[in-house]
Amino acid sequence: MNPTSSSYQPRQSDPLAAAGARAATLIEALPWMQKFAGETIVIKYGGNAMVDDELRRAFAEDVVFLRHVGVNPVVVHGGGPQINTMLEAVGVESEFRGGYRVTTPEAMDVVRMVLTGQVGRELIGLINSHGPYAVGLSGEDAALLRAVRKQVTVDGEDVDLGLVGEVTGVNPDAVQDLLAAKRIPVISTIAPEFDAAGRPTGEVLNVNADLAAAAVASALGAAKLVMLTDVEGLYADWPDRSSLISSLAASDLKEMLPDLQAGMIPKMTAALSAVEGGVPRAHIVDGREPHSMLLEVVTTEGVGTQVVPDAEEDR
Ligand SMILES: Nc1ncnc2c1ncn2[C@@H]1O[C@H](COP(=O)(O)OP(=O)(O)O)[C@@H](O)[C@H]1O
Ligand SMILES: CC(=O)N[C@@H](CCC(=O)OP(=O)(O)O)C(=O)O
Repeated sequence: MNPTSSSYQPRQSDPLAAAGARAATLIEALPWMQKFAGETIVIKYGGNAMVDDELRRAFAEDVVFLRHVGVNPVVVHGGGPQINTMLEAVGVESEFRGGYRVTTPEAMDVVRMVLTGQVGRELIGLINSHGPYAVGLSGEDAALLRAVRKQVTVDGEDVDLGLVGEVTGVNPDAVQDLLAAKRIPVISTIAPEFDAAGRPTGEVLNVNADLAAAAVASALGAAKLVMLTDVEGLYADWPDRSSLISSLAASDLKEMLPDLQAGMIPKMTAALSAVEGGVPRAHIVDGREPHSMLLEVVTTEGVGTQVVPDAEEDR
């Protein structure tokens, strides 16, 4: 199926034109609702896109809307700025290298507490103000995530990130159980560590939420990964605002990756790995715009930047 925009055009002279235009907005969504009914969509909600109450409420409405039109939304959330605030409050220093937080054992305690105990709980509360939908999961629950220590090289130098993980496995059983029960899983990205022999070490690791969302989306066979952030999408020539990319193929993104900076490194690596992992579309959308996520899923034009498999650059 290839949904196109609705052919319904209200006559402007008609006294009912205004009502017709409103109906056209709804009807535009119809083919997209049909396309995604019964499909899983993984939504990565970044900490920078949670900055005010109105945005958080709009996000919760969008997620519940999708659930009510038959989509299976799965929320994977970050919380970088919220972790920063708590680290400052308790006087623990942390820095980012190559887009990842260098995570000491003290910082790890804060990361786990803030993501699972604070940010996740707030999102669950907002979603559940509409009904009994959201259930929180950490990557630790039901062995959802497995990780090994992440290795990174920044400017040619190996950097020790401490307790930072790279997801090596996803057991989506618990998520699927929740989806079968029509619940909305809300996942925080803490992952148990496994050693080279595949045994749990007993430690938990801090995993970048974009990369965790991509791994979850691939494991679930999601139809889309949508990542909400604090920028309109990917800029070819950051920060030149005229260089926003609306669509790019996986191989073009691969070429761009070495030149990306800071938070865009894990985000675009995640988009690429989702598409390479079988997810047909990965999107970066501006979470500062209320309802940007819903507009991306149920309108024809879409918003932000999409990454598609090679030789498939039309939506
Ligand atoms: N090429 C680029 N295009 C868009 N944003 C970029 C680019 N390079 C760096 N950035 C920065 O990356 C930020 C998004 O990453 P990050 O702050 O980690 O997001 P989040 O917290 O939502 O995961 C943007 O706010 C922008 O400052
Ligand atoms: C290893 C690493 O950097 N982990 C991230 C996890 C949270 C996250 O990814 O949050 P955003 O999506 O809001 O950026 C961190 O500690 O900030």
